[in-house]
Amino acid sequence: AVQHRLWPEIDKMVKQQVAMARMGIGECGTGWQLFAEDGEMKMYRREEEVDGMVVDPLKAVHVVKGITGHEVCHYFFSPKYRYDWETTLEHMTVLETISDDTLMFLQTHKRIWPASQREAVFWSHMRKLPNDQDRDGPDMWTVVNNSTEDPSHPANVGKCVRIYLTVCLLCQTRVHPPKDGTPITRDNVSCKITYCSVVNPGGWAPASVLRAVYKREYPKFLKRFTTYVINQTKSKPIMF
Ligand SMILES: CCCc1ccc(-c2ccc(S(=O)(=O)CCO)cc2)cc1[C@H]1C[C@H]1c1ccccn1
Repeated sequence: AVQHRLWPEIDKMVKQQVAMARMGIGECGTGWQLFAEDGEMKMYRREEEVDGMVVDPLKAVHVVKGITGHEVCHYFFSPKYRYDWETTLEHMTVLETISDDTLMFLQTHKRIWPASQREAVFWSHMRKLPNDQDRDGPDMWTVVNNSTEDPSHPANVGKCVRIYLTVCLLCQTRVHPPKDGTPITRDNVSCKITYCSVVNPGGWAPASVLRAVYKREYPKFLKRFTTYVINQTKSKPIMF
């Protein structure tokens, strides 16, 4: 099949983002602050500014029982579920179906007073990764979202300020087979989730407002999303 024009960028970005997501917080360089904790979920951020704008990188690690990495990535990637769990979303359009595991999105997010409303244009790619550490261990799954230009949707033409985001959701399934050799149930699976994101707000917004919004929104977002996946999958066969 003919390669899509974005494929080289997507492949490079996915490999780069997964390598970074797999590094522990300690290896990721200094300056990570733990700013939210809720049970197994730990959320870290680094305070960084570009041209006076807050672009604080975020890294969250979470372990969720009863779901697999494939299921987490499936519900994160598929547009048909997004309005169910993404509370800050105002509108979402699939601009292009690049392949069955790669889409291009236009999203507008609810306005955060006093900043102006934001929108994002990004490609989203879902991929199963070989578990190169433990060959017979379960595979890893990832979704990477990365802002891109779309000639038919130029930035900052309408009322929305265009943000620039790079997001990596990396999931590692863990299976604890029952001792008595009975079939594996959801009680025997869990998923280690690493969520990394860098959002450049695109236009000026007060640092104090942005940091307060990130502090409030990211823990809520990850908690709500993982709870959504648990509820969507509990009565369905396990998707490995
Ligand atoms: C000024 C920037 C406002 C703002 C715009 C957008 C986003 C955002 C976009 C995409 C994704 S995602 O993980 O790719 C899931 C698909 O939607 C997460 C977050 C975050 C913020 C900031 C407000 C923060 C926030 C954090 C988490 C969830 C929602 N909002």
